[in-house]
Amino acid sequence: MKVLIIGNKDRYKKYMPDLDVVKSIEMVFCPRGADDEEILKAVPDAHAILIDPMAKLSGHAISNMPNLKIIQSEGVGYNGIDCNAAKERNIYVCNSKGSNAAAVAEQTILLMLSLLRNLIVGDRTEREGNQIQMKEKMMVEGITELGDCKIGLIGFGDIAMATAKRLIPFECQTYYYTRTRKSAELEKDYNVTYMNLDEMAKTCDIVSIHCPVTPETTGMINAEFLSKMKPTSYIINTARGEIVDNKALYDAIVTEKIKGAGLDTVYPEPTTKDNILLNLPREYEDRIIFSPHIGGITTSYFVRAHKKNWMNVDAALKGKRPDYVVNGL
Ligand SMILES: NC(=O)C1=CN([C@@H]2O[C@H](COP(=O)(O)OP(=O)(O)OC[C@H]3O[C@@H](n4cnc5c(N)ncnc54)[C@H](OP(=O)(O)O)[C@@H]3O)[C@@H](O)[C@H]2O)C=CC1
Ligand SMILES: O=C(O)C(=O)CO
Repeated sequence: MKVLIIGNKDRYKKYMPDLDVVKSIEMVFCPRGADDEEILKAVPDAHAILIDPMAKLSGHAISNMPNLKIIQSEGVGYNGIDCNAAKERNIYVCNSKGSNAAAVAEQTILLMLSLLRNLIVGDRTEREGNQIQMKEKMMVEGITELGDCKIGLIGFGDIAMATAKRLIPFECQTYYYTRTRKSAELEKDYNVTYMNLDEMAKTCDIVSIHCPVTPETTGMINAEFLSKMKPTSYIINTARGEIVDNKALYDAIVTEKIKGAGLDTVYPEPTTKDNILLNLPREYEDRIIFSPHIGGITTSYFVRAHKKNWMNVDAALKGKRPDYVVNGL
């Protein structure tokens, strides 16, 4: 049996679980940016694929791998995989549901606090010896505690739930929006209130995105949404860059319709220097805090996810149904 791994070889080697399946199969590695030709040349007879959540796998590649049984995303996202092509050929596409929820929730709260406390600018001005000027400026402008904020979560799956749970001790008012409302009991447990998107834009101090990128959510945070937000408010995106319209966010910041943003994910990825969001005018550039899509990638996540993912591959190779099938099979 052969497994194609589209992702970083060192990482896979480092987090290889102690399971029989990894000792009994042949592994072939391709980098995350590999195209169809490279993939098909490397291992056309692969029985399983383990794939970085940001990597692409086309219908053409899938259709030309006759032995394929399972495509396992290393993480939660699977938007680069042609799920329909896999479904047509009865190939499972699975994700690693929940594996990085705690990690992304921590990153989300880190971005919230960093924006509210102007963390990056504070560090810089301290190093420059300008403490008093910075402190006076911040005191005049006002510093908001997280506990005084209304937080709006778009999506309420594993990551948003982990975030809501961690927000409880901060004593914020937390709201959520999904297409399907949760039960009253669950809302009580997570201390959240259901709110539609329009109300969320108008009333929340921080709107944090936790839904997948789909045709419906692409560009969901657009000029219309941002125009309803308060001038003191922030957007956090740890989901996928495509959900936010870059130009609309740029405009909203420079026209002071919103205060700023915390972005772990930016479209296109990897970010390049010419991205409009990296080119705000000097006086606005500190309004965005970036992190390099590291929200989900803690050591605990890798240990947890790789074990789960290899067990899934093992199940599919043995003809059993794997967990967390996402392509409707
Ligand atoms: N930064 C990082 O490192 C990471 C980023 N991610 C990203 O975060 C996303 C969320 O992850 P996770 O919480 O684990 O996923 P889940 O599948 O657990 O939750 C997704 C949530 O999004 C909601 N949703 C789907 N479509 C819409 C819509 N059109 N409008 C509003 N809500 C919607 C779903 O509810 P309903 O269907 O009822 O609407 C559900 O509550 C992933 O898809 C991935 O892109 C994930 C892991 C790491
Ligand atoms: O799990 C995911 O979808 C990620 O983006 C991890 O980086």
